Formats: sequence, C-alpha cells, structure tokens
Amino acid sequence: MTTGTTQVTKAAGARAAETGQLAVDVRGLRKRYGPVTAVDGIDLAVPHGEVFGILGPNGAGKSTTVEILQGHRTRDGGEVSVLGADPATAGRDWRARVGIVWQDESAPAELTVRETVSHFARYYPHPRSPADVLDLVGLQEKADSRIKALSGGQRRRLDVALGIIGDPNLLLLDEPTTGFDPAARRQFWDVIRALADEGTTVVLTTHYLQEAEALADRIAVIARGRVVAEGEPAALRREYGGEAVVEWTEPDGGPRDLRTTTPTRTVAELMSRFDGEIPGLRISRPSLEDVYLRLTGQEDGPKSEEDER
Ligand SMILES: Nc1ncnc2c1ncn2[C@@H]1O[C@H](COP(=O)(O)OP(=O)(O)OP(=O)(O)O)[C@@H](O)[C@H]1O
Repeated sequence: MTTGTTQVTKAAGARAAETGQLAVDVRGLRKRYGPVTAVDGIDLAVPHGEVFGILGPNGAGKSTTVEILQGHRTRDGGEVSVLGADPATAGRDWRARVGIVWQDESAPAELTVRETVSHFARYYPHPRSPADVLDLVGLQEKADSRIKALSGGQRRRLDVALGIIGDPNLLLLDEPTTGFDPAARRQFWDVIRALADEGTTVVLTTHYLQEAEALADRIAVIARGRVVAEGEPAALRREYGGEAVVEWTEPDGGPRDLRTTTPTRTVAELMSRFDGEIPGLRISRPSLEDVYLRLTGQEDGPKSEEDER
C-alpha cells in the first residue's frame, strides 16, 4: 500500500526519469587512504527505478563508494551526482530523499518497534505512515515488541524500516545481509523487491554473487577500485562466459569433451554419428560465479550462503 506522499515523490522520480536524469551519476571517482588507492576511477550510471548491485570481493572499494554517495566520505577526484545534487554539499532536503540503512542503528532498546519508527518519522518532512512501513518490512506482528527482544534478522528489518520511513527516492545499502542466515537473507530480499516494485531506486553493495543476481537489474563488478564489468546478470554471463563444454562417451567407452561457442552444432554432428541417444551427453556453460571469479581474480572464490551455515 502506498501513501499519497509516496505517489507524489515517486511521480517526481518518474518525471526525472522522463527527462533522462539519472538517480546516480558517477564519473571518474577516486579515493585514496594514504598510500592505499581504494577507488581508482569508477563510473556508475543508475537510472531511476533500478535496483543496482555493486558486487566485489573484500577490499574492492564498495563501502568507500557508497559512503561517498551517501555524503559521509569525501572524495579525491571525479564527479558525483545523486538525485541531481553533489552529496558533498547537498542540504537537508536532499538528505530527506536519500534513505540510508545504518548497521546497528542506535535506537533505544527499551522503545517498542512502533514507537521507534514513529519517532524517526518526525525527522522527515513527508514521512510514510509507520504502519505501512512495518507492513512492508514484515514487522507488523512485532510492532509492540521492545527492540531488545528482536532477533538479529528482525533488528535488520527495523534498520531498513528506519531507512525508508522518510519515503526516500533512493535507498543506499552497504552489505545489508552480511551475517544473515539463508532464511533471513531471503526475507530481506523480499523487502527490497517490494520497495523496487513501488519505484524506489536501490543501490546496494554485496560480496554475495547470489544476492546480486537475485536482486539487481544490473550489476557493476568491482575489483581493486575499478569497475571490471557491468550489465544485467544474464548479459554478463553471455558476454564473459565464453565457451560451452559438450561432453559425451564414444562407443568404445572413451569419455570426450569439446569446448565450443557453437554447442548446438556439435550436438547435431554427434546426432548424425550416433544411432539414437548420445551416451553421456552433457552440455555445461560457465556459471555467473565462474565469470565473477575470473573478473575479480579471486583464488578462493566468493562467499556463498553455504559458507555461513
Ligand atoms: N578509513 C580507512 N583508512 C584507511 N584505509 C581504508 C579505510 N577504509 C577503507 N580502507 C581501505 O580501502 C580499501 C577499500 O576498502 P572498502 O571498505 O571500500 O572496500 P569494500 O569493498 O567495501 O570491502 P569489504 O567488503 O571488506 O567491506 C581497502 O584496502 C581498505 O583496507
């Protein structure tokens, strides 16, 4: 359910989209910490209404990038426009339109969930209704629970509730599900999808490939402070996936495999050679995980949900 205010601000987002203005427009972003180059010339273009994933291994420069978008970190170079303003100098009105999900929001443990959300709503000129927000994040049944009694996953959903109570046009999330168990992670994804369905632009960082693939319309893969690939998950797989592998078993029992960009032709040739079923036929394509590992040059691979069980 959306409030009247939500419709008005989302309509403003749609108008910006019509005029071709991007929600996030970053060009040549650079940031150093002493001798360490954390961000080394990043470009990002996120249209209104998109869920955009910044994916990369530890230390790639994701948090630094998002903190600059939030206006919480200075940059050394490049141009940054977020909802049409430079975060380094944007004022209060801009802050009210950008939702930030803090980790470990310092909400008073003795307050109830409803009291906390209602309290934070007062900071914003056009807040959403606290009841709608609790509904959206799936905390309506916990509305009268004290914060100290929430589970970790519920606590994180409260953090999201506080990030969206001001009815932002853009939500910026830095590694929102780190430390979640698989069930909590899936519930959290549902919350993000619900926001996206309402038209909220979402930029989130993650080092979980599966999370980026599940949520993002487009992904920027970053490594060592640079964007190494960008596009829709399926397009990335197509573009960087390379060849398919066709495997089969010869009549003498010998296993065979062939790397090819035309697996259909290979199978057609095999069909003309074999009478009936081709023994042991298997066609595999590189997964997005294979692509990600190659792009980021990781030896030990990205984290998966399984690692955290
Ligand atoms: N305040 C800081 N002072 C000095 N170096 C920093 C600081 N913050 C980050 N760095 C360094 O900058 C690089 C990028 O860090 P950043 O936190 O942006 O990466 P990240 O992709 O978010 O990593 P993670 O997934 O581990 O959070 C790393 O080498 C990191 O050690």
